[in-house]
Amino acid sequence: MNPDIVKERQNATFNVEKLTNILDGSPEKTRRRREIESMVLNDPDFQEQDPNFLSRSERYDQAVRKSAQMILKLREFGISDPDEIYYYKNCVHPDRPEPLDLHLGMFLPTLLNQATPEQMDRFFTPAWNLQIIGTYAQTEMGHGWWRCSQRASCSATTPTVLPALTSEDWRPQATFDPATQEFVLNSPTISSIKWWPGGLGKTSNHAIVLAQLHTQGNCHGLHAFIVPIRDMDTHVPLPGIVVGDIGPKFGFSEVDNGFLKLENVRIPLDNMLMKYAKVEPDGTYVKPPSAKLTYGTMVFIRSMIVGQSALALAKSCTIAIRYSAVRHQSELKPGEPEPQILNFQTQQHKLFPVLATAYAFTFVGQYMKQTYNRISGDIHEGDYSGLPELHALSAGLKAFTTWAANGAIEVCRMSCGGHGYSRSSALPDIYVEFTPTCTYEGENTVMMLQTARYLLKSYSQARGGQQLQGSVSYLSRLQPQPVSAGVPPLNIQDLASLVQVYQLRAANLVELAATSIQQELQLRHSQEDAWNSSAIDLVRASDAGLLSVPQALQVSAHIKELLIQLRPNAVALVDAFDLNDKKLNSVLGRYDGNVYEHLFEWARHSPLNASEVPPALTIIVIIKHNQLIGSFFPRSTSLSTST
Ligand SMILES: CCCCCCCC/C=C\CCCCCCCCCCCCCCCC(=O)SCCNC(=O)CCNC(=O)[C@H](O)C(C)(C)COP(=O)(O)OP(=O)(O)OC[C@H]1O[C@@H](n2cnc3c(N)ncnc32)[C@H](O)[C@@H]1OP(=O)(O)O
Ligand SMILES: Cc1cc2nc3c(=O)[nH]c(=O)nc-3n(C[C@H](O)[C@H](O)[C@H](O)COP(=O)(O)OP(=O)(O)OC[C@H]3O[C@@H](n4cnc5c(N)ncnc54)[C@H](O)[C@@H]3O)c2cc1C
Repeated sequence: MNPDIVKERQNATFNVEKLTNILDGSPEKTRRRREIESMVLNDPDFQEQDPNFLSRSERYDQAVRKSAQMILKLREFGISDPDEIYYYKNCVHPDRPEPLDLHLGMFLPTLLNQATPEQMDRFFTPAWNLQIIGTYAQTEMGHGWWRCSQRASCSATTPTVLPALTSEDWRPQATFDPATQEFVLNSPTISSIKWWPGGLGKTSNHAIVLAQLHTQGNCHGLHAFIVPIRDMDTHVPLPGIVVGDIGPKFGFSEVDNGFLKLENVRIPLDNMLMKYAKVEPDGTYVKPPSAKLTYGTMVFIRSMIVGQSALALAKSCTIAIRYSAVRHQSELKPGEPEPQILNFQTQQHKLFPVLATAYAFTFVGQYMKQTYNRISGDIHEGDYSGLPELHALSAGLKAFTTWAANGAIEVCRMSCGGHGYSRSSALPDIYVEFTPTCTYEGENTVMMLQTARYLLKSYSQARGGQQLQGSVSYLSRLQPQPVSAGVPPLNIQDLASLVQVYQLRAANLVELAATSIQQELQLRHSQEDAWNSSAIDLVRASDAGLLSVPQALQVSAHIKELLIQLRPNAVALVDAFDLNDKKLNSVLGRYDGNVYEHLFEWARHSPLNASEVPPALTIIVIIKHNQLIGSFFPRSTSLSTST
């Protein structure tokens, strides 16, 4: 054990295990988490080659092998609780998305939420047993955006005359044919090819495809269809299905994100997910109680991503803080030993706010999950009243937490200096695997605008005298104040006072956006144009002049004081996240702090070190020995004179 890190733990002033129990929810939950962890981490079937040293195809193959093992083991150990599956999965594929993610995270939940009992038997049971492997195909090459409700522009016919149609018509279509009781699915244009779905490229044999429903000459907007895409025995693509992998990406190397072009693909009537919307055998369309229910799985994953932001931060700051405790640089005072870099105030100022955010997001993630479970329970019982708040909360928190975490991971990486750039630190991987959360499940700006839409509606209800409940109740309580009204009193030591100032700031920002829309409306005469011209106000949380200069100075002094208070407990606070070394997989973030010897050992595994003279270099050796030169260049231009 590195002596610096031992000293850090000796100096801690609280019981780490107790804090771990609080983070997990209870001592029993900690025990069970560790039990699952050791099932995976000590299982030889899950041993792997370091993916850093593998090609993309090898990474995919290794991930598929481990995922298949995972399914067998989950069955063997009888693990069926979604939380436990999720945890098990995260130990099998630490930090890395994998080919079955969409099957587990979106295909199965969409069936649970939108399939009829008959469809549950036909699809969910075989999918649970992994006979059916599914994905969720919403995004197209030309559009990530869909409308959840029917629009006048949605054409009933296959587009032939361009000017009469809008972009809505150039989307995948599912047209009901009553003669055969089938839907006919088509991708009418290149841009309507499904693009991005995880596991689509090679792994899945079914896809939930989102397409425009056409029946009896009418278009009814976006609906979900279960489309078999590969033969269940041979895994060969079925007729009319053009499918494949979209190629290498920034990260997601283990995942076969794919494309799907539908060419007159016929599926039976009862392959449309019909728990809510229905099509009768004669083609009659039965409306769902809410068109927004089609988007339920996205709300589920958005809620889950909030917790993923916390985990990414916990990992990143564990690595950076442990490393900063064992790394020494630059004498502070001449002649004295070099200090741990964690003693530099600037290093603390980079890392301690990340640590605090990791804790805050952990609790926000738990709150988001509870809220999702409560409101989706109500929806299951037929009460849809909580849906707008759930949508606004999950969209806004997904965007806010992923943006914050995305920046903070980079702060952690850079705070490790050069070694943070090495893949051995794990920080580059954490970043590339996490950063698409800002984009997928709804691009963050678009999600913020959805939340803003809800806030503006709530604001106008509050101004109309309604007493609002839940997360927007502050809009009823607080009167937004113009900047000229002065600075509100603030006690920065008092959390309640801080919350009140945040609420006032939020109310002011909503008011600002509402005013901007009203002003733009006078100029532009269209609600949509006024909305777009106010979009920056809607999204950006500006400073709003809420703190006076003396208050801002007070905050700054208080932050410095807090850095000093936190310093002795920094390592213990990251230890409390209880991230097992094998799961963290970072040379810099090792629990024992023995960084340098392991950094050296890791480098020796680099494939470039497999031979002392890599084959490509033999050409240089030959050139050096002047053997080739003569055949390509006249003697007078020879490059080498040394031999
Ligand atoms: C569920 C139970 C779970 C049990 C599971 C059991 C089995 C599993 C076992 C274990 C689980 C193990 C887990 C494994 C974990 C795996 C990890 C998973 C990793 C996942 C990797 C993810 C990869 C990414 C996948 C994707 O990206 S899928 C594609 C996502 N695409 C999007 O998000 C597109 C974003 N676009 C939109 O959402 C919409 O286009 C839009 C932007 C909202 C615009 O839509 P529209 O034009 O219709 O909107 P408006 O006109 O603006 O609005 C109309 C009104 O509707 C409201 N609205 C919009 N959306 C919603 C919604 N979702 N809900 C409610 N209301 C909504 C909107 O506010 C408007 O309201 P109004 O009142 O103002 O009219
Ligand atoms: C790693 C990864 C995995 C994915 N997996 C899946 C999957 O399994 N299944 C699936 O269906 N999809 C998947 N996707 C696709 C993903 O859901 C979309 O990329 C995402 O919804 C964003 O849509 P887009 O790419 O069309 O972005 P765009 O909407 O084109 O966004 C581009 C820019 O335009 C801006 N913009 C767009 N609309 C507006 C607006 N109304 N107002 C203001 N600004 C706007 C955005 O803010 C952004 O800056 C995946 C994507 C990635 C990166």
